[in-house]
Amino acid sequence: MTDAAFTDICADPGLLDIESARAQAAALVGGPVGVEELAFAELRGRVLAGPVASPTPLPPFDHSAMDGYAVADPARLRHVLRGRLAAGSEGLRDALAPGEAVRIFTGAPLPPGARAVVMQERVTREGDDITLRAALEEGANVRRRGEDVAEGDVLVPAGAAMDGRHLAILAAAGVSRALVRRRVVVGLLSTGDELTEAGAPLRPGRIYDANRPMLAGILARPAYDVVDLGVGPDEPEALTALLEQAGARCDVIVTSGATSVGDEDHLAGAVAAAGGTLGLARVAIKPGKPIVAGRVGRAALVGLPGNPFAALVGHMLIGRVVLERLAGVEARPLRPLSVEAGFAQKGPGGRTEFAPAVLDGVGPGGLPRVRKLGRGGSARLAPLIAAEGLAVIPAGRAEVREGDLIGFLSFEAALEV
Ligand SMILES: Nc1nc2c(c(=O)[nH]1)N[C@H]1C(S)=C(S)[C@@H](COP(=O)(O)OP(=O)(O)OC[C@H]3O[C@@H](n4cnc5c(N)ncnc54)[C@H](O)[C@@H]3O)O[C@H]1N2
Ligand code: MOO
Repeated sequence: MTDAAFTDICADPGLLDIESARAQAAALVGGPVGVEELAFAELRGRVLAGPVASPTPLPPFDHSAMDGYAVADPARLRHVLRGRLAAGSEGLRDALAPGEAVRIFTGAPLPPGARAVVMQERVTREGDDITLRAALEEGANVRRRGEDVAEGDVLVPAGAAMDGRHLAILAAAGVSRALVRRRVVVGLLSTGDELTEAGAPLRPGRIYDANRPMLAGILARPAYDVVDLGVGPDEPEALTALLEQAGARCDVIVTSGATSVGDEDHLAGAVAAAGGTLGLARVAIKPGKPIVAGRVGRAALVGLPGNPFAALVGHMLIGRVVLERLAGVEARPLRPLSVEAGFAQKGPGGRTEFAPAVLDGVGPGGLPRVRKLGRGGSARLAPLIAAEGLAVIPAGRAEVREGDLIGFLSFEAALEV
């Protein structure tokens, strides 16, 4: 699926298309949070504030890529053994002469004068006499100093959230400290008089809060410092006071509920009363349409819809842009995988539809096939449990037939950092 699929002009002129909403959400954030220097052991999951250049070439010295024999003359078949080098040894001081070989193991430094290594399976050895079955190419089975990374090369660029790959290259180059973005302080607030904390008894008409635990789980990452702001009531003054306090201590406040048009949906009014503004409201996505975003105090604000699946979709598509920009993460376009629909349905109208789904083999067109789970609905959580991601049905389609090209956003790709 191309990016163009996301910029479809939606039928409802009051709804923003997804790419415009993402751009507006990013624009609400002035820039990333400040920086701090951390020791290597603390870098996992943190976001680099600047590029890290290599203090050393990698590999740091020429060495053998195989267990075998290093030889001075690759064109020659017969050699006489002159020593032994294992990984970790300091190497030989005197250069090999033509006709000489050294027993060598993978990772051991190449002796001076050696021009190739032969694998031990390819030689016949009798005492100290080595005979190759065939001549070697110059440089065979030798890893050269700096062939992976030259001294001064950028090992990891700014904006990378460090996973095992980044830690491996930094460790290999002996980098012991790095400048990273400080943790983004994320305040999580649920709104609604019906909400009850997990563990407390449930009174009639009440439900347990699912959104705060969901978002806290998604944001339990080293780049974020999640602050639990609890449940805000459906009461304008109290909500205003909560937002004012949170706006002074958080980098971003993520709320859920109270975004829609009902008499009890007080978020927009409370944001205004707290001196804040909303710069984005109502996006052409299904579910998640009533999402809003803006600023309160020094914090950015993302107001997700109350229905849990709508809140999840709103976070994946829009909220995440705000959080990642604050975290200093390299901006990534939303790029669903191109897949074939393993189902048929009527089109989603003016809103791009997102539905819990799994990848299910390969379709007749040769692309992965996607199967929707459950019967949909923005309040349903059960289909998410078996889902691997979201089927993406672009706005404007009249219908979806089996085999049609649609999109798939994996949870793995859409929820990281
Ligand atoms: N007349 C209209 N009504 C609604 C519209 C509309 O356009 N016109 N939009 C609907 C859509 S779409 C959605 S989505 C919801 C969003 O509403 P709110 O963001 O105002 O959310 P609430 O009304 O507070 O709650 C909706 C629903 O979700 C439950 N909820 C809320 N928070 C939580 C939570 N933390 N954990 C679990 N469940 C939660 C809440 O009890 C409600 O059932 O509005 C539609 N209405
Ligand atoms: O946007 Mo609502 O999320 O359709 O249920």
